[in-house]
Amino acid sequence: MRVERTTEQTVPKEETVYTYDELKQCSNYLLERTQLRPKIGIICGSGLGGFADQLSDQDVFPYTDIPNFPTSTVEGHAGCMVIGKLSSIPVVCMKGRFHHYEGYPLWKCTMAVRVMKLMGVEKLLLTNAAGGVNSEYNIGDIMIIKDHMNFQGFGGNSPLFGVNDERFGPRFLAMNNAYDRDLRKKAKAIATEMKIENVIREGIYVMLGGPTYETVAETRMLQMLGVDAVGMSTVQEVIVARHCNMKVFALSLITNKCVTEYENDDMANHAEVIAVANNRKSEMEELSRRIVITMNADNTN
Ligand SMILES: O=P(O)(O)O[C@@H]1C[C@H](O)[C@@H](CO)O1
Ligand code: HPA
Repeated sequence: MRVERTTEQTVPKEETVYTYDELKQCSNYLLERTQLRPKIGIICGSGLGGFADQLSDQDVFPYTDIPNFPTSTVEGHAGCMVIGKLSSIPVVCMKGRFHHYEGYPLWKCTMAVRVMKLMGVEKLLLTNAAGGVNSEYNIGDIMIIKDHMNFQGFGGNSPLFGVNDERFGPRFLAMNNAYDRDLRKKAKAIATEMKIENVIREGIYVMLGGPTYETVAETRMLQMLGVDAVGMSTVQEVIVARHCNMKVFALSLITNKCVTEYENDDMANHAEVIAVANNRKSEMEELSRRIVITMNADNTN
């Protein structure tokens, strides 16, 4: 039996990674309750879940109803799986993701990626809210993620820890071209068509554990390392998606500029993150919609 962490309750010591059969139970639950067979999955970042509301012919599944599912506890992450059509294309959309800082181990944060794979998903679009580390970035910029730095991995933590199940993917995994080169190129062309190229960036994302935002010293270190944006998600989901051979594309919305001066009293806060996400909603949603159409037209794997 799986028990979620609450303030009164701790995760039992014997808790182990999900088995193939447990994840299959989740995918069967969803497939038995929808007529749609999505090949594209979407994970929405903080305040960006409104994208799911654009889907037609929706079947909505609260995480609390799906067997073995964790729950979303963060504001701006509604906590349901929405299966529907986006411009006639069947998609499955996580309206709310799981973060490590909520108390979930990385393998648990990423379980829905494997559930999507078992449903037949081949391509994954992810969005997140992130802080701008690159001093040239502005609030409201949209960064196409070119690559990431896996700080959890450096620290000896990975969603792929434990016995490897070859039905999902290989024990050892190459991570170059994790963020598909061709999709990134096409996304830039789409942004130009949309006339939003002035807010489009392409850069390096790093996920820190959170829930604290960065200190001045940490931001300066990230700048020295060549990081462009910092957040608290996405990297582990991308690792699991690549492990099961999904094609990946990801966008960071820059919701705040990370502070690099000790005299600067600007305080990062989640209300601002959600507000900026709300202001950039229409550009993020339209760009994402067009990328889904491009993903759908692409038959290579
Ligand atoms: O789920 P994402 O990565 O979009 O959420 C970011 C990181 C934290 O969860 C939160 C901080 O404001 O927003
Ligand atoms: N740091 C980490 N995560 C974030 C930030 C940030 O500045 N903004 C939104 N998510």
